[in-house]
Amino acid sequence: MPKQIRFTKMQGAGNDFVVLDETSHRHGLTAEQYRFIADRHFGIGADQILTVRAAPSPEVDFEYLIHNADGGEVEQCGNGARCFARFVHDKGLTRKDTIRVQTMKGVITPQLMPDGRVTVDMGRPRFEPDEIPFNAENLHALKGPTDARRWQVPVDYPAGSHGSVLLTVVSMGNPHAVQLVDDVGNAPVNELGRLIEIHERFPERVNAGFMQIVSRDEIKLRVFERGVGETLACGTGACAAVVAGIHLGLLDLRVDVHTLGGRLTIAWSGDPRDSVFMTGPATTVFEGQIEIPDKL
Ligand SMILES: N[C@H](CCC[C@H](N)C(=O)O)C(=O)O
Repeated sequence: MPKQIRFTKMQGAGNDFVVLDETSHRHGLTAEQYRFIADRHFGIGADQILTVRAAPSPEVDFEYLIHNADGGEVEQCGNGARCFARFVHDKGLTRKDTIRVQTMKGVITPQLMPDGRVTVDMGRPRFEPDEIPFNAENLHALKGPTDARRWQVPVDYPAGSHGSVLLTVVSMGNPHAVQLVDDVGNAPVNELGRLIEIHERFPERVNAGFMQIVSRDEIKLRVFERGVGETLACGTGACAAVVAGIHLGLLDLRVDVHTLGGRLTIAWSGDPRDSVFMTGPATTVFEGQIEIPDKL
């Protein structure tokens, strides 16, 4: 039986989402049906689908699930967290401005700010290979000025050539591999990003970030997202890039991140025990209803 589903289309710095309200009724969607919704020709079109559910425990206000455009469920989404907060507030599902929400990999806390932007406590970053996950066996790690490590990862290019990339691997709940580039405009985001995303050293695949340092408090960033491809912005990618830059001694503790879709601001103390804070926009674009076929 096809499902008639109401949805809200949103975007945060150009990273776009379909938001589904399952606080009172669950749609029971399959990975194929999430893929259909995200499809920019046969469905609505989105980088991710965000599903809002009632709190699973008294410690939080809501739960929210994240599915990439390829239909796979993932642990974390930074731009999505801001849009989630805007959605539950504007729909009257909460009167709180600071909202605790359970995601697959922990609790995050978005806060609606008076200027219309949203600040999210994204939790602490993790660097150990098994926390990414990343198979670092027999790899050479270059030590940075702190205990920062960059890993020289061999890559085989489609044209048959071989090379290696110097990656800082960081988990924000979801996996990120960040590399420094001189000019994001010329970075091989699609060719190399695709190779890194599915690299055998990342058993859960990975988001591939390309960071250009503009100054100690400003970077440009492009991200080839796991399960999507290049997006106009990646919130957890911005967190991972700034954390990598601070960890390597290249950035100050509050950084403006210029993405293709807009500006995000990331702050971190530099202490791995401390949370990363991300601030950015969250915009509702339109509301709608769609019929989801049951056979796809
Ligand atoms: N593609 C990511 C999930 C969405 C992250 C991104 N949209 C963000 O704003 O953090 C992953 O597979 O881990």
